[in-house]
Amino acid sequence: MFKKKKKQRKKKNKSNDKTEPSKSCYGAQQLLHQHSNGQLQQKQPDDVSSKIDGMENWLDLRIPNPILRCLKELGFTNPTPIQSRVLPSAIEDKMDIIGAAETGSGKTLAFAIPIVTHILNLNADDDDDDDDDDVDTINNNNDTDVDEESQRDTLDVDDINDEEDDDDDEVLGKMHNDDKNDHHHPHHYHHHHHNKPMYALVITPTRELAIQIREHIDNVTKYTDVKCLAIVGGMSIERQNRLLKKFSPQIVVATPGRFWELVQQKCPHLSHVKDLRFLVIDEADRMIEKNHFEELEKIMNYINLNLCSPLRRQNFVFSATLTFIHKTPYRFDVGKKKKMKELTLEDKLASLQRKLHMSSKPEVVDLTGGQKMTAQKLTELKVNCTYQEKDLYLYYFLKNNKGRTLVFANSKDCIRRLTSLLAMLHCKPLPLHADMHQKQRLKNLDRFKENERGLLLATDVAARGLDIPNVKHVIHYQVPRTTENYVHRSGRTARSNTAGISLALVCPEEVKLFNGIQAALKRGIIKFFNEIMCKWMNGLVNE
Ligand SMILES: Nc1ncnc2c1ncn2[C@@H]1O[C@H](COP(=O)(O)OP(=O)(O)OP(=O)(O)O)[C@@H](O)[C@H]1O
Repeated sequence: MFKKKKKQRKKKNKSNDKTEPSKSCYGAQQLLHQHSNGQLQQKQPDDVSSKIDGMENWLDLRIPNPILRCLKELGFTNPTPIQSRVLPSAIEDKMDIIGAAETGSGKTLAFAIPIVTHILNLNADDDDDDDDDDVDTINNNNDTDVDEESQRDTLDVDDINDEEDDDDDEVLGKMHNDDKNDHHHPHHYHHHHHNKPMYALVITPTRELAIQIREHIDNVTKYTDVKCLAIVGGMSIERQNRLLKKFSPQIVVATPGRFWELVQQKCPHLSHVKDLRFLVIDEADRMIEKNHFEELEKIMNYINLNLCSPLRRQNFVFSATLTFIHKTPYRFDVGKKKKMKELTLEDKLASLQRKLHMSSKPEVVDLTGGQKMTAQKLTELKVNCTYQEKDLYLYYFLKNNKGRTLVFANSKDCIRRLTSLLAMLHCKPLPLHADMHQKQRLKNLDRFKENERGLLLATDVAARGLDIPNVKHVIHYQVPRTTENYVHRSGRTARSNTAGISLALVCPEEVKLFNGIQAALKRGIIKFFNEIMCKWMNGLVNE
């Protein structure tokens, strides 16, 4: 009885911890626990990131060693600028973050590292609580609590003889191999096996992006027991429900529609969402646009049913175009008429905060330098041509530029037509659009990643966030409808400080739209490319 009260007091204290900046980002308990597993030599929180050779540049960011070890293996010896700016406020001060930085600049780990750090901390506290619980159990065998109930669920599910294809699960999360992995990682950080609550939710606009973020998070949790699962539409909801029950992932990365469906089905693990500690809205400017926002709003209202929820939740809101202000008809204010009024940055951020029910004053980290949101090493080109000539220019470009290429168009029909055409021309195109089966979408993306000369033809479903190494060229077969889409499409190349080319094919009907994009970006970026094309075409004619 006494122990129970102590536990309640502890929980109450924890519920307020969001408002109090944490001095120790990685609790002493955690360090002691690791030490007892022979993993860390040091016990002082101040030494948290001091003992891994070559990782000195992360030293002041107070990152736990299990994460640092992963970063070292990834070859990430320096934090990127957005990471350097976000991590101290997010880890040390537990502040809400609104982050904007160019495409491909490492925003994913800027939220993933703080979240995993805090969860390690919470787990260490929980283990402390569990030690108390063990005593409780010995003293009072009739004391059935919620944890036990969910433990029973897990056992039931474990007993199911699962004969379905495991590949789907692999895409959503690695934890179904958890037991095997434990044996293979000598440094794996062990906890007692029991259900953990869902502490973090990452919401993204597309399924592929959710899966990719899950992979990036897995990359930094390898030596911890923090589990992450992707929950996306287009794949079996029953299996996702079962995986959630079975593995109780502490981090869930989800597309809003499927997440809401599972909440409505009363998936037990997702009931934790009302006690959520960390919420990430990735590609936030897209997420609060019409269509997406309707589902996001339902999720937000549900989360906030628990009035304490906004208080103890740390929010992360990211995009390359988040702080971008321009004068075109503005799609930001959902449900209202399009208006030409130019918002200030403050207006935009205030609206965002309101929509996302962010409680505290966030730290705004804007590294987009006013206007340039695309990567520094991106070369932007355009060709003026008729609509009919686009196929010719596209084919020319593909024949003369061998690297991995991503072609964007505005409609699925256009992608279908281009796929047939380029297949006939032996260019081996891989389509990607929303009408395709999810399995095929993922397969095509994988094939594209594997082939240095791969050619992906996609709608804007692939415009945001996808981190495919070494995409040399992005071609806008049609001019995108918004400046943001231009920035995100172009951002699929020239990532992580590499060089890349973005080429726009602009027909007379699109000139106005394209000029609008150039004006909004406030740069005379686009060099003419026609001359080279003309030479080549003359060459063709003369051959
Ligand atoms: N500290 C680091 N050092 C080197 N590479 C890093 C570092 N952090 C992240 N990366 C790598 O940089 C690439 C781009 O990162 P990420 O996908 O997070 O970009 P992003 O800013 O979210 O881009 P976008 O705006 O297009 O979504 C990834 O391959 C990631 O693994």
